[in-house]
Amino acid sequence: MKKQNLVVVGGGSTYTIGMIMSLVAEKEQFPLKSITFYDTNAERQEKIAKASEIILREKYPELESFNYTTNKKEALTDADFVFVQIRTGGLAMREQDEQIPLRYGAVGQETCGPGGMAYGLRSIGDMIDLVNDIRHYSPEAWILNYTNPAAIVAEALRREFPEDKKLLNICDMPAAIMVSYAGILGKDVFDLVPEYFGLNHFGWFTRILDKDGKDHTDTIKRAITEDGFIPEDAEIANDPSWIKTFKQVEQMVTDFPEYLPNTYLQYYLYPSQMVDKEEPDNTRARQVINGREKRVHTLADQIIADDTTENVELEVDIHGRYMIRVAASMAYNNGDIFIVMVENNGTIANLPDDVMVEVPSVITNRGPKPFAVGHISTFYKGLIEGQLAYEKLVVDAYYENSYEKALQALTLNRTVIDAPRARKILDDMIEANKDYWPALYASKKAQTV
Ligand SMILES: NC(=O)c1ccc[n+]([C@@H]2O[C@H](COP(=O)([O-])OP(=O)(O)OC[C@H]3O[C@@H](n4cnc5c(N)ncnc54)[C@H](O)[C@@H]3O)[C@@H](O)[C@H]2O)c1
Ligand SMILES: O=P(O)(O)OC[C@H]1O[C@H](O[C@H]2[C@H](O)[C@@H](O)[C@@H](O)O[C@@H]2CO)[C@H](O)[C@@H](O)[C@@H]1O
Ligand SMILES: [Mn+2]
Repeated sequence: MKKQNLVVVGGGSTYTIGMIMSLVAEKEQFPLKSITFYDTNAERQEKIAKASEIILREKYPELESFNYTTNKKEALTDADFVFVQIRTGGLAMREQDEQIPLRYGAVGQETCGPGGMAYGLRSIGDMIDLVNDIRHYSPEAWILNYTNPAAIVAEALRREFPEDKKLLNICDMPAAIMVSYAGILGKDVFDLVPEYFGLNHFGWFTRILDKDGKDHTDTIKRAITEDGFIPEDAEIANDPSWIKTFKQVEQMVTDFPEYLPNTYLQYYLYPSQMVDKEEPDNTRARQVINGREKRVHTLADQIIADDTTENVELEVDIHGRYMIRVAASMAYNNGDIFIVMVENNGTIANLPDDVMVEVPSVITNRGPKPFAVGHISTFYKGLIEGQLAYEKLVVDAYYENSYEKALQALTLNRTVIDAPRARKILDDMIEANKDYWPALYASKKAQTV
C-alpha cells in the first residue's frame, strides 16, 4: 500500500488530537508517510502540534516526518490528502451566531438558520482561497473538507470549482448516529449499511441494513421509541447537550415515524422548543470553550509537560475514523459505502441537478458514485426545497453582495419565517460580522422605496 502524505489545515483545531489518535488506530487502513499541520494561528497550532508530535513519536514510530507551519507553500506542496477543518472567526464568532438570533426568539445554532448563514458568509471566502492554494501547490491531492457550515460551503465550492473531481465535502453526524444504532444492535458501526437522503444536517435514514442485507430499521425505531436514544460515541456520550439532542430523536420518531431523522432536524421541526431550552449566556459555543477546548488544551499541556502520553487517557472517536475510512477508500479504491455530499444530478429524482445532496455513495479512486434515491415524497421534498432555497440564497448573497438575498434567505428559513424578525437578525449580524462578511448592499430599487 502506498503511504500517503497528509496535510491537516486547521492544525490548531479542537479535533486535531482526536484525529491523530484515529490516524494511529487506522494506520493499517490508511498508512502515512508524513503529516503536516497548517494553520493561520501559530500559537493555537503550536500547542496542539507539540502534543501531537509526542503522541506520534510513541504511537506511530514508522511515520517518516511530522511538521507544522503557518507557511502555505511549505504545508501544501506534495500533498496526497488535505483534510480541511477551519473555523473563520473562531469560537468567539460562533457565540455571536448563536446569541443574536436568540435575542429575537429564533434558533441560535452554528449551522442551522441565521447562525449557519453568518458562519457561511464568513467561511466561503477562506475556503475558496484555500482550495485555490491547494490546487496551486498539489494539483492532484484529494481534498476532504468538513469545515462548517458544510452545506453552504459545499454549494459555494460546487459553483467555484465545478470541474474539481477530487474535492469532497463530508460530515460525521450520520456516522455518529449510526454508532448509536450499532449500540442498539450490538454490532460494529462499519458493519452497518445505511440508506439515507437529504442535505447536510438535514436528512433521513430510510433503512439500516447489515452487510448480509438484513434490515434492522424497525428494531431501531422500536428501541428508540420504547427505550430512548443516547449518544454512544466516546466524544459525545457524556455531553449533556448531545444527550438532550439524541433524546429529541425519540419525539421526532414518534411524530414522524416513517424515517429515522438526522439529529439536526430538531432545529427545523421544533424551533420554539429549541429556543426555550437555550440559555443565551451559555450557548453551545460557551459550552465548547469551557468544555472541549479547555479539555483538549489541558490534555496537550500535560503531554508536553510530561513529554509522554503515559499519564493521559487518549480516545479514538467516530469523527476521525469516519474521515479516514473515506480517505482510505479513495486512496486504495476500496469501494466502501459512506454518506457524503455530492452534486445531485438525478440522484434524488425530483430535486434539481445543480444542488448538493447528502447520500450514500460508493467511494473509489474515481471519487464518490452515489446510489440513486428515486423520488422523495411531499413532506421531505417540501422541507428540503425550502432549505435548499435558503442555502442557495446565502451563497447568492455572498457572490452578489446582496442584502436582499440574505434577507430572503433568512425569511425562508423555517427557524425564522417572519420578515421583520429576519431583518433585525440580519442587521445585528452585519454589525457583528463587519470584519468578516463581504459588504451587503440593498438594490437601487429597494433603496428608492
Ligand atoms: N462536518 C462535520 O461534521 C464537522 C465535524 C467536526 C468539526 N467540524 C468543523 O471543523 C472545524 C474546526 O472546528 P473546531 O471547533 O475545532 O474549531 P477551532 O477554532 O478549534 O479550530 C479551527 C482552526 O482553524 C484555524 N483557521 C481558521 N481559519 C483558517 C484558515 N483560513 N487557514 C488555516 N487555518 C485556519 C484556526 O486558527 C483554528 O486553529 C469547524 O469548521 C467545525 O465546524 C465539522
Ligand atoms: O457543538 P459541538 O462543537 O460539540 O459539535 C458540533 C459538531 O457536531 C457534529 O459532529 C460531531 C462532533 O463534532 C464529534 O465530536 C462527534 O464525535 O460527534 C458529533 C456528532 O454527534 C456535526 O456533524 C458537526 O458538523 C458539528 O461541527
Ligand atoms: Mn456535520
